[in-house]
Formats: sequence, C-alpha cells, structure tokens
Amino acid sequence: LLLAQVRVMAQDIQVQPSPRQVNVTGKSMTIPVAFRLVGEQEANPHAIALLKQFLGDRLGTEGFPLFVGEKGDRAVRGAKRLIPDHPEGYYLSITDKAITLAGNDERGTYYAARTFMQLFHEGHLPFVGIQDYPDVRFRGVVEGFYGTPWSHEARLRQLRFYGENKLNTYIYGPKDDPFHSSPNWRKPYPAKEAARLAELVKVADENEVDFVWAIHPGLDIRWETSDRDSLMAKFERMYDLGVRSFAVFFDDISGEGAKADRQVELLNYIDDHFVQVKPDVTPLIVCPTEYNKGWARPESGYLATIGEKLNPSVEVMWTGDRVISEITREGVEWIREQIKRPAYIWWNFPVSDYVRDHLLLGEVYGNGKDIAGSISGFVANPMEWAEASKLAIYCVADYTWNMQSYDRSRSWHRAIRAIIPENVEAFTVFARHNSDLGENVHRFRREESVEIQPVAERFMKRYREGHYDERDFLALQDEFERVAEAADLLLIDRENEALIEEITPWLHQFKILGDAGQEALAMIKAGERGDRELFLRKYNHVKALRKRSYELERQFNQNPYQPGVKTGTTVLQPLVLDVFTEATERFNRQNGTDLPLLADYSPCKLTTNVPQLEHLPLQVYPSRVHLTPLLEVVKWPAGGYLQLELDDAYRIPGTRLNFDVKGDLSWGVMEVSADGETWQTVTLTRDARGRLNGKWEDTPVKFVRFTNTGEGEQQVYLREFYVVFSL
Ligand SMILES: CCCCCN1[C@H](CO)[C@@H](O)[C@@H](O)[C@@H]1CC(=O)NC
Repeated sequence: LLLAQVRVMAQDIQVQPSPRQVNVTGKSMTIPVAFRLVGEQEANPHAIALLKQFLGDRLGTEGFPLFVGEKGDRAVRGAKRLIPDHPEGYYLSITDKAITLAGNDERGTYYAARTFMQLFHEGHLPFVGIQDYPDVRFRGVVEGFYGTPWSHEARLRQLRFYGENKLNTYIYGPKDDPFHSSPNWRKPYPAKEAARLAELVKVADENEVDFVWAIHPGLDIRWETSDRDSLMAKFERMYDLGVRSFAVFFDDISGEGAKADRQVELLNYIDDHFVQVKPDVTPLIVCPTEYNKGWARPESGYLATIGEKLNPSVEVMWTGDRVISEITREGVEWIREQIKRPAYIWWNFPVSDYVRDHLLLGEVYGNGKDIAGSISGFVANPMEWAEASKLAIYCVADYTWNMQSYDRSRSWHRAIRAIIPENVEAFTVFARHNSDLGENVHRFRREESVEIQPVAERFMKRYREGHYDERDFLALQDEFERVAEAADLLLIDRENEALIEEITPWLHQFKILGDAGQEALAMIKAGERGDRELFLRKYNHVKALRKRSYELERQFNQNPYQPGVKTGTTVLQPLVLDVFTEATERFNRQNGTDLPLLADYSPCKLTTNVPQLEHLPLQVYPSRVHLTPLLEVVKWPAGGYLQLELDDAYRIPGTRLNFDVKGDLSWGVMEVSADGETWQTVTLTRDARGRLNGKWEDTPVKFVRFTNTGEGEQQVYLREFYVVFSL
C-alpha cells in the first residue's frame, strides 16, 4: 500500500453537492489495485450495483476492504455512532486500513457510494471522514411545462443525472401529455407509452430517484364517484407499472375543478384509500389551484380549507410570491401558516414556456439560504430543452443539498464542467449571454452578460460624446470574437450531441451576433479613417447579418407563443444596434448620405387595463401582429379592454380571437378606429373550431380593440389574438 505523496486538504475534496462535514488528515493513498466488498448481502442493492459497475475488475475476493451497509448492518457496525441521524445521511471514511460507506438508510448508502466515486479523481484517495446529509427532504425536478414533453431518451438521461447529483425526485407532469391531463387522464396509457413509463420507473429506482406520476384532472373533472373511481383506477394502473409516488395537480384551471372543498374531499379519499393502504407509497403531493401568493384570495378561503381539512400527510406545492418568483424565508413562512405544513416548492425556473425564444442558462440565485427548515421539498420546473436545463438542475441539486455552502458562481461553473467538460470555455461564453428572459408577462428577469455590461455602457456613452477609451473598444471586440469562436466550437462539439442538437438554432444566432458585433465595431474605425469604401462594406455586411438573423428567427423554434431564436438580448444585441446606428448616422452627416438604419421598430403598441395583459409581448411580422397567448386563466373585468395601435392606417383583411371560454362571447365587442375617437364595430363570426374571425375592408384604420362590455368579470384563456393588416 503506497502512501501517496500529495497532500489533500478539505478544499481539494471535489464532491458534488458539497458535503456538510469533511475531516481530512492531509494524507492520501494511491488507489488500491483491488478491493473486496464487505456487506453485499445486506446493503442497498442499488449501491452495490453502482460500486460493482464502477470498480469493475478491481473488485475481487482479495484486496482492500470496502465496508458497505446501512445503520445496523453488520458490515458497518463500527461506524454506527458516526452516521448522521438524518434521512439519506451517510458516513464515509477512508483510512490506510479500510473504506467505510455507511448510510443512515438505503439512500444514504447510495449517496455514500456516489461520494466515494467522486473521490477517485486524480488517481489517489484522500484519508477522509465525511458526515453528510441533505437540507431538503424532496429534491429534484417537476417536468411540468407547456410545450413538447421531453423524449423518453431525454428522461432516461435526466434520471441518471439526478442519481449522480443526489436528486431524489422526478415528477412526471407534462401539461401537454393528454394522458396526464385532459382529455385522457381517465384512460390507461397505450401499451407503448406504458412500457416506457415502466422503464423510467426502473431506471429511477436504480438511481435512487422517486418517480412521481402526476395527474391533472381539473379541466374537466366532475365531482362524482365515477370520476373519483376513474382517478383511483388510473393510479392503480400506474402502481402496476411500478409507480410508488403520486401527485394530483389542480393548477391552471378554473370553474368546477377549482373548488377547494371538492379537491380536499377527493385528495383525502385518495390518501385514505390508496396511499395509506399501500405498503410502499410515498406521501401524496398536490399542486393547489391557488399556488402562489399573487393568486391567493383570502376571501375565497381556498388555502384555509387546504390548511384545515387536507390530511396532514399530503404535501402541498407552492411557487412562491408569484407564479415565477424567488423563494424567500418570509414567503415560505407565510404559506406555511396558511396550509399548516411546510410547503413543497415548485420553482418555476428554468422553465421558459412563456419566453420560448430564449434559453435560460444563467446562474441559480435569489432563493433564500435560510428556508430549509420551512419547506419539505424543492423541485425545479425546467425548459423543454432537457439537456440545456441540466445547468440549472445541477445548481438546484447543490443548493437543496447544502444551502449554507451554496455558492451560485462556483456551482454554475461546476455545472458547465459536468455537462460539457471538453468545451467549458466556449459554453461559458455562450451561457453568460443566454440567461435573461427579455420582457415577459411575468416580469421575471435574470442577469445577463454581467462582466461586459459595464464596458458596453461606458463605451457607448463615451462614443456618443466623441471620446471612447480604446481599451473598452478592444475589450468589446475581444468579447464579440469569443462569441463567434464559441459558436463554432460548440457547433462541432460531438461530446454532448443531445445538448448541441437542442441549442443549435441559438448557436447559429450566436455566431451571427459575434460577427455582427465585430463588423459594427469595424464601421467605427472605417468611419474615423474616412474610408468610405470600407465603411460601406462593413455597413452592408452588418445589414446582411441582420437579415440572416431575422430569417433564422422565422425558420427555427416555431411555436404559437414566442416563435424564433433570441440570444444576447439584454446587452450584446442592443450594443450592436447602438453602434451600427451611431456609426451610420455619423457617416450620413459627414458624407451627406442617407443610409437607412436597421428596421428594429415595432409597428404596433398595445394598451390595456386588464392587469394580466399589461406586459404582454407582441409577435410582430411584416403584416401581422400576434399577441403572445397566455397559459393561465385571464380575469377580464367588466369594461376591460385590449387595444392595438398600428403605426399607420391599414385595412384589416383578417383578425382572429380565440378565447377558450365556457359559454359564448356576447359580453365582448371588437371595434376599429382611424383616430381613436370614433369606433366602428367589427362583426365576428365563429368558425368550426370556435374561434372568432373578423375583418375590416372599409376605410383604413389605426386602432383595433376588444372590450368586455358585459356586466361582470369574465375568465378566459387567451389562446390566440392576431390582426393581419395590409396597406
Ligand atoms: C402563469 C400560469 C401558467 C403556467 C405557470 N407555470 C409554468 C410557467 O409558465 C408552466 O410551466 C406551468 O406548468 C406552470 C403552472 C404552475 O406553475 N403550477 C404550479
């Protein structure tokens, strides 16, 4: 046995998530050529399987002793006192005599094995004593977004990723799976999907992940025993597929399904007659209809009913003070009072189904580090891009395991190394400029391009004043070069093909951004040197790049909500536009020319007095304006209006309203106006799919508005609202 000559200090211990207590002697040993497992019969079989697969042919009947087991098992009898008395806790020790992996429970042993595997790096084993356990009981991901559900392969990769990062929960709840939600929640999965779900459950088990199957019945549930029995039967079928963890989602619904006492009656029934009678089913989870403070209405008594009448063993989910929000101590203490139990956090990040043209690759920050004692779970709702979501998921794993030691920047950098170790630098450049959401209906924003932002701001200010600092110019040029380089390096990356496939449209957009940035800066230099020919070359190149960018937007990631491919929208894109505009305006003044600037205006302005519509982004095309549809129920007060003001007077060959609403739309009227004063009503006709169509072929108009002229508030789903206009 050779004592390795390297000293290993606590900070050299690269274990993810960060362990709670690490004691080192500073010494280490070379890795034994052979190990013998002690305790195989009693220890968690998944931990044993993992170790066997990892150690491979180093494993034999002779060799360095590796004791594995749970508290009480013979193999780890000596370590009993050292095992933390917490769910999923473990004690790990490496000495020159033996290695011990001792779990407080089966999952703890599995985590000890995972930590042991991480200590193998760099070819030696540090002499160490680790006592570790997670802050948050249930940690993981809720696949709960609108949009294309993750593929089967993506889900398998996710489950293995959770095993590696000590996440123990995956909640299956894709809004657009018809067997999870309406219309087929009552029906069993077809054979093929059922087999896939069974495989997911198996792989989840192997990775010590609870596979939670969620049902979303609220859109059309009837409060009768027939639907209750349908739901129970569906849970039984999922149980037969191997599912041992269940959830009921009542989010994003209105009407009958939203009634608290009915929901509670059903949930208690499920708890009493299914969860509590099965020997091996984990606590039932519910997502309430009032799932954030912004939507909680004390007068409705909804949360009070949940708090007082729902069985205490049922977990209640919560997204925070708003639908998309940072989770604070104050916020979780508030909800705990209402529901009379710690909340099970459903964190709506990095979900991007309301900003589908953006990738959210930034750091995970803003959540309190002092909330562990007040919550029972914390699951992240991800993007439809499974691999790209791993960046945030990795950080959530770090944060929920050991909050106090969580470091947002260290975690983010480690996440990138874990996901794409061969192209860390390139992906870091890409991710730091693809993290903000842009203007959105939830007004949730994230930092972006943090390092270069002050340089860009200072440069533009001084450039406009006529004396920029050359060092700032060079720093910006360098960043745009890195952008272009990163895009090309990542486009040919073959190490994580699934990731590259997801982000390829954004990589092409990123390359264009890098080139456009460099060329816009070159316009400045050409202008200063009075080199008209060079200036015009660069000017035309930037315009061509802009056009390519626009065409890319039309070609990729088409969806009815936020189609297109946005990148660097908070700092770099505006900078390119500002530099181009300023340089061109100077050139025009110096040369008496009238080179057009880039068309980046929006020919349409939205005004409304309906709160949920106030910040609705518009999708503007050459002759059409789309409102971004909303996923949630819109409360449209009497007198509430939505108005579009066009940039000129147009005829309207077609306009379409698609409000998914119970009953007719007699309470609303669509009108047009040329001056915003006198209005004419547009006749709307309902088509086969219930959508309302209208048009205005008379005198051209500038304004289109829709008003609730009825008596009371209406609740609608704003599925589609667009106006086609033509000169
Ligand atoms: C604003 C209500 C629409 C949906 C809100 N969030 C997410 C963000 O868009 C979306 O993925 C949807 O599943 C989810 C619903 C939700 O937050 N439930 C607790």
